[in-house]
Amino acid sequence: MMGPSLHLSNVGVTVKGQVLVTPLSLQLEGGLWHGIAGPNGGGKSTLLKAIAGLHNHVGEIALHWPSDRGQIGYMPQLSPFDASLPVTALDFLRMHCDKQPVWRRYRGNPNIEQVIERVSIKGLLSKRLGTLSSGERQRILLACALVNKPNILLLDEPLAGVDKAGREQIIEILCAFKAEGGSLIMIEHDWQILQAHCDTLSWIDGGLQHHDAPDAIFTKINSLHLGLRHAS
Ligand SMILES: Nc1ncnc2c1ncn2[C@@H]1O[C@H](COP(=O)(O)OP(=O)(O)OP(=O)(O)O)[C@@H](O)[C@H]1O
Repeated sequence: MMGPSLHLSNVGVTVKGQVLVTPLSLQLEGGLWHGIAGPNGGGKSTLLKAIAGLHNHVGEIALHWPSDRGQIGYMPQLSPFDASLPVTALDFLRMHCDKQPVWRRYRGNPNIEQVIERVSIKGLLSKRLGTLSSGERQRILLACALVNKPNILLLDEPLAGVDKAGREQIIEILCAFKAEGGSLIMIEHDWQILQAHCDTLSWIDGGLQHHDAPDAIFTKINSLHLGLRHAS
């Protein structure tokens, strides 16, 4: 499995006349772990959704696959599920594999068994989605992103709401995904995680402000903040 590279040219998002992401161009190499960071409301999730094909955009988004076209795994930002929804974690996972409604016709899928093992979610499968804790929800969302054996993962704050042990487990899974050749694009706020694991970092604030190694951007942002503090 080799992950694709991603080329964005003049990609921007405008909703009802409001510019959420000003057009930006970016080349992200395959098989690497690319971080996206920036202030709240800066347009990171909007950009990731555009890359995932879930948001209208201008410009061109191109995935260059090393061989045959592979799969894309998308993990959305953590949000609550309706507790009254009669859907278990297992139903939800199955929905990601089967185009048919799961209650009409479910064909066994060996990928499901593998991902349940990989993300350690066996004990959660019969629980209703709305009753899961935030850390448990994240593991189900990660399982859904992984279940179709993607070559590229698009992750919107995969560690949000997860405790220390859970974070370590998720990071381990993502490291293994990269070691197998997969490409990762991950929104994350934690500098320690970005600096320890990401090969590149894109700083998004209404558009692309910086793109470099995480350490270089950390230094730039810090000196900018110190400069602002001295100036005030
Ligand atoms: N569909 C939409 N229609 C109108 N405005 C939107 C829409 N989606 C997002 N926005 C607005 O666009 C801005 C960017 O939102 P986005 O969620 O992309 O930011 P973000 O950088 O991911 O923020 P955070 O770090 O808080 O998750 C916000 O001001 C948000 O309210």
